[in-house]
Amino acid sequence: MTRAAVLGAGAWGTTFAAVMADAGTDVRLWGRDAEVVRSIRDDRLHDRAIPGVELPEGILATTDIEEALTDADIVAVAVPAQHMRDIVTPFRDLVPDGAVAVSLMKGIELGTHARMSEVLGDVWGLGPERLAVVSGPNLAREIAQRQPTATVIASPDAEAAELVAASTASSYFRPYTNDDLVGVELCGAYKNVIAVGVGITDGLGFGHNTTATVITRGLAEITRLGLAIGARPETFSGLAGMGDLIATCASPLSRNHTLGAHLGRGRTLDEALALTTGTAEGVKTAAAVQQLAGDAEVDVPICDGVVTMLAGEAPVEAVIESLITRPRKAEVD
Ligand SMILES: NC(=O)c1ccc[n+]([C@@H]2O[C@H](COP(=O)([O-])OP(=O)(O)OC[C@H]3O[C@@H](n4cnc5c(N)ncnc54)[C@H](O)[C@@H]3O)[C@@H](O)[C@H]2O)c1
Ligand SMILES: O=P(O)(O)OC[C@H](O)CO
Repeated sequence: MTRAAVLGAGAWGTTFAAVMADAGTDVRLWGRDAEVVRSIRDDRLHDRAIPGVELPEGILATTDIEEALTDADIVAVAVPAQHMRDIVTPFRDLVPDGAVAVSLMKGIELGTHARMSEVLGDVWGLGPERLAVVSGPNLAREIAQRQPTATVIASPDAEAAELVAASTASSYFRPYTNDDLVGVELCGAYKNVIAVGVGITDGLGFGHNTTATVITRGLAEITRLGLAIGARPETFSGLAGMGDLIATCASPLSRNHTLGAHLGRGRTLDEALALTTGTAEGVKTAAAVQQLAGDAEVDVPICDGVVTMLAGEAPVEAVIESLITRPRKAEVD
């Protein structure tokens, strides 16, 4: 039986542990908060992150990192992207030889503009054959309720991707494998930036034409940057690309969309953060994507606009008007 450790007992780490338990995987979930861990273990509930959802039997929740990691074949990580390096660095010597490290996160590190799998590889000294990511239209609360969902398991190593796929597949969760780690990971991080943008236009009261415009032109700039850093074109129209943009930009469950909507209704960033439960990765990732695009010399106007609006450097209406009135060009360039 495959044994997995999931590090991070927030909405997604807990839900992913439930997915693995339902798939018949022996899963240990590590969290830092003793009361949350007790509630998952004894009551099969995590009411703060996924209220009202009864978790499956078979998740061994613990605050003891050694207990979580011992003999793990898979180590999946779901903590806030900007803190991940500091959180997981001390665990390096406890990660079993041969285990596959899986990033469940959707963010780009500020400063280094590294993808999360790159950070894991760096801090734990792992080669690409031991790295994978999970990304797709995966709103935690819907999956925790066992609503049918597909996802992408990306790794340059087919065996690693298949190991993770087999340890998650169930009657409601369908993983597809993909060898485009760069593209899948960029899509997951960047869609959060676009979802903040769509949230802002929703908050301003604009309708579906505006939403569709931001999503579609957002996908165009995700694709442009992805191709410049070595991603495969097909990835962007798949589950991790268009699929996750649709889910995140359309759903009130999305923290990034929710935060953007508060900004569009005139709240400051601090107010919007306080009103949004859980981690809205797009806030920091917007600046990290902008850095990455700058290095790659790729034009990312929506991301630039989101960075400006998050910083409160111009009124949101003015930023949107400046995007719409940019010099005209061909749709495909
Ligand atoms: N929630 C979703 O629907 C979803 C789906 C797919 C991917 N993701 C991604 O998964 C990642 C985690 O998101 P989430 O929804 O679980 O966020 P969350 O805010 O619900 O949980 C984050 C968890 O990290 C823990 N944490 C923070 N600092 C820590 C520390 N120093 N040590 C130990 N634990 C610490 C928190 O206690 C919390 O349990 C993000 O990158 C997010 O984009 C989320
Ligand atoms: O709540 P969000 O905005 O972090 O989105 C959650 C998932 O990434 C959707 O796939």
